Amino acid sequence: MESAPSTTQQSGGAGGAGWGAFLKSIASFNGDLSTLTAPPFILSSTSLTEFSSYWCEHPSIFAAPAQEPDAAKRALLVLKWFLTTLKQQYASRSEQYGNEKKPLNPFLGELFLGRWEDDAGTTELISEQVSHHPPATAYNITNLPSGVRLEGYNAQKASFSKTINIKQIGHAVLTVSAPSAAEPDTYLITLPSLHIEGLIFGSPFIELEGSSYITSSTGFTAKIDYSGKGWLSGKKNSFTAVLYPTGKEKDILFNVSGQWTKSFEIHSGPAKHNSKDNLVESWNPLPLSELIVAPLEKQHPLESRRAWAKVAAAIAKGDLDTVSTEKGKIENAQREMRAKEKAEGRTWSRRYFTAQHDGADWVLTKLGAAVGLPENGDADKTGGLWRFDLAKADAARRETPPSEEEARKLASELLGQ
Ligand SMILES: CC(C)CCC[C@@H](C)[C@H]1CC[C@H]2[C@@H]3CC=C4C[C@@H](O)CC[C@]4(C)[C@H]3CC[C@]12C
Repeated sequence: MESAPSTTQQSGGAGGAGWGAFLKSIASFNGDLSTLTAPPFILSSTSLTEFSSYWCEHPSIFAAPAQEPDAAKRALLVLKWFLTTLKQQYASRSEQYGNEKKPLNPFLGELFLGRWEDDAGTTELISEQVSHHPPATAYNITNLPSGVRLEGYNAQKASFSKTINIKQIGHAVLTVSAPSAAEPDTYLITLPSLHIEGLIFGSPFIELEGSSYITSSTGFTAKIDYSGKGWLSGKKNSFTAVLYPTGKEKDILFNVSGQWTKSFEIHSGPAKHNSKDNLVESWNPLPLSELIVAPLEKQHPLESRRAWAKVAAAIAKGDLDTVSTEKGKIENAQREMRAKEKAEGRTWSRRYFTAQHDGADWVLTKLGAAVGLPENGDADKTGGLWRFDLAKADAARRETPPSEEEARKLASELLGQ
């Protein structure tokens, strides 16, 4: 007989049995997060390809740097935008559901497409699973009126020591064309490490740790230091950030401090001078702009929500048998597809992104060293150094959407549906 730990807090209400077993499986796991079998309340029906949208839930803040004539202030606006994305990226699931969840593990070629329509005009999102072993997601986000564009890719490397620790592999590149600047600015952005807290209480949530950087072609670098409860400030989700001319870390132009889930303050100069007088801005979270996603029947068969619809419905019902059969169909069809490709000597062609050859990426060659990124973009750990391919995107845009008949064929061949 199972004796469910009655003290375990259950945020999804799916019963207490299984959490202890889950903790045991974590303690001995091999680093591949997708192999963890989690209890129902921890299962999310959202795939990791959707997470790319967290980069832009305030399109007007994303686009703002394009309006700023001064290069140092532009770098500050980029830092501000980056900081405002953290709450969505790392705390939105636990705020919404009461605990972090285990997202769906995307299949190769999975797409998540959408756009925002608001004060900032139209902003387009393209997200694609560009690698399955190791799992890596690439994205491109463009604000059409300003031309501000973010592209990047990421993978995770997990390890277990006291809890689940995750190092993010990959980076993002932001391009900003300011009217006053001779050429567009390029910002190279690294991603913070994180770990899971609250595991033993059955209510996992994310804390960020270590440092991440943003360095620019205009000669500025921002360093962000993350800390949690029990560290310097004592509060969870804390950070301090400084912006300085690249290479002159002591020459602080601006400093930012606060909590990435709540509010933060930007001051000019180093933190020791902080007062009302050098306060530049106080940030408090703003309402989000809602991403518009096509209705399921209008989506391409490889679009995330359409492809996972049956799995998502089964998760919502708590019907784990159906979850596993429906997941299994996708996994088997994908395995067969890979075997077929191998036999025919071809590889899956990514719809929007192309892997670059070693040393071929000028952003990493020029800016990588300042933030500790290798010239190959860690391609060995992300299945390639992925860059948005405009020609492919144009071709995808011109393509006529598959007919009902073709869509059914694709779903059957690629997803086993
Ligand atoms: C909830 C626990 C018990 C299970 C572990 C789930 C793991 C797979 C989840 C929990 C939190 C998740 C991370 C949350 C936020 C981001 C930021 C996004 O830009 C890239 C993916 C990334 C980095 C996620 C990767 C997968 C992740 C690490």
